[in-house]
Amino acid sequence: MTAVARLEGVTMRFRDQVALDDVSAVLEQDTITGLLGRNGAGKTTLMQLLTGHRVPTGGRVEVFGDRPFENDAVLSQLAFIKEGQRYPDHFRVRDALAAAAMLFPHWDDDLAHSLLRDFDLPERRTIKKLSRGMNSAVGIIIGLASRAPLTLFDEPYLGLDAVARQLFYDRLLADYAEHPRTILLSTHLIEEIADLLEHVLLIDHGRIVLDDDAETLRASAVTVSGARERVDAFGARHDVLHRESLAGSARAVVRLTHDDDPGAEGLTWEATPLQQLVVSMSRRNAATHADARTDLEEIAR
Ligand SMILES: Nc1ncnc2c1ncn2[C@@H]1O[C@H](COP(=O)(O)OP(=O)(O)OP(=O)(O)O)[C@@H](O)[C@H]1O
Repeated sequence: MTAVARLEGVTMRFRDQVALDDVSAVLEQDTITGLLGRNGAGKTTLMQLLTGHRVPTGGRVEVFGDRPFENDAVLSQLAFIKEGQRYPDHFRVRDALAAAAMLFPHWDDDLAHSLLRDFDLPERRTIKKLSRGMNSAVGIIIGLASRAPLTLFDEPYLGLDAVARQLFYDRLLADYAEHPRTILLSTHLIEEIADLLEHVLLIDHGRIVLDDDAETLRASAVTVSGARERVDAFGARHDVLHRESLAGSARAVVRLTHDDDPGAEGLTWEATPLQQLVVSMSRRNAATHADARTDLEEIAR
C-alpha cells in the first residue's frame, strides 16, 4: 500500500490547549477512512494540518510526499469540504461550481450536474438564500465532483435530511468504485457510514486510540454475555472495553486478540457495532484521562 498522507509525532497546541498530542497515522492510497471521535477530540485540527490550513507545533505532516503548508503542488490535489463554507454574497450555486471547476484539476462537470439534479438544487439561487441542508449539499457536490486524489469531508452534512444523506453515501460509493481515491470522512453519524469505511481512526483527547482496518474491527470487536464468572474469566484474558452486570449475568465488549471462540466457553456473543465500539473506547479513554488528571492534581498539591 502507498501512503498518501503521513503524520509523524504531530502535536498541535493552541496556547495551553493541546488539540493533538504526539499523533502518528497514515492515510493509504485509495481508501475510505473514517475519522471518528467525540466533540473537541481533534478531528478538525487534524484535517486542518493535512490541508495546510495550519502548521503543527511539533512533528511532521506529509501529503503526497511533501509538506502541505503553502505548497501549491500538494494543495491542488486536495479538496477539503467542511460545514459552514463561506462564499461571496452574490455567489449563486452555479458560480460556486464554476469556481470549483477552475480550482480542481480533476473536476468532472457532468458529475456535478447530475448531482445537482439528484440533490434538487436550484443552480441560479444565491447561496446565502439556500437552506442549511441545501448549503451542505453544495459542499458535497463540490467534494465529489472535484475527484481530488485526497478528499476530506469534515462533518459535511449539517442540516441534510436522511434521504439526502443516503444519496451522498450512495453517490460517494458509486463514484469511488469507478474513480478510486483517498477519502477521509469525519462524522458523528457512525452507524450510517459504518459500511462505507475501509479504515477507522478514532481520536480521543488529541490522541489516536484506534487505527485499524474496518474488516479487522468487525471481526475482533465482540460483545460477550453469559454467567458473570464466565464473562469475567473470559474478560481476564482479553482487552475489555466495557462491562456491565445484572444479578448473576454480565456483558462485556472485548477485543479478541487471537482465534478464540467465546461460544466454546459457554458464552453467547455477537459482533459489536462500530458505534458501540467507539462509545466503549471513548468512555474507557475518558476514565483513564480523568485518572491521569487526578494524579497530576495530586502531584501539584
Ligand atoms: N483556534 C483554536 N484556538 C484554541 N483552541 C482550539 C482552536 N481550534 C481548536 N481548538 C481546541 O482544540 C481541541 C480540538 O478541536 P477540534 O475542532 O479539532 O475538535 P473536533 O474533534 O473537530 O470537534 P467537533 O466534533 O466538535 O467538531 C478542542 O479542545 C478545541 O477547543
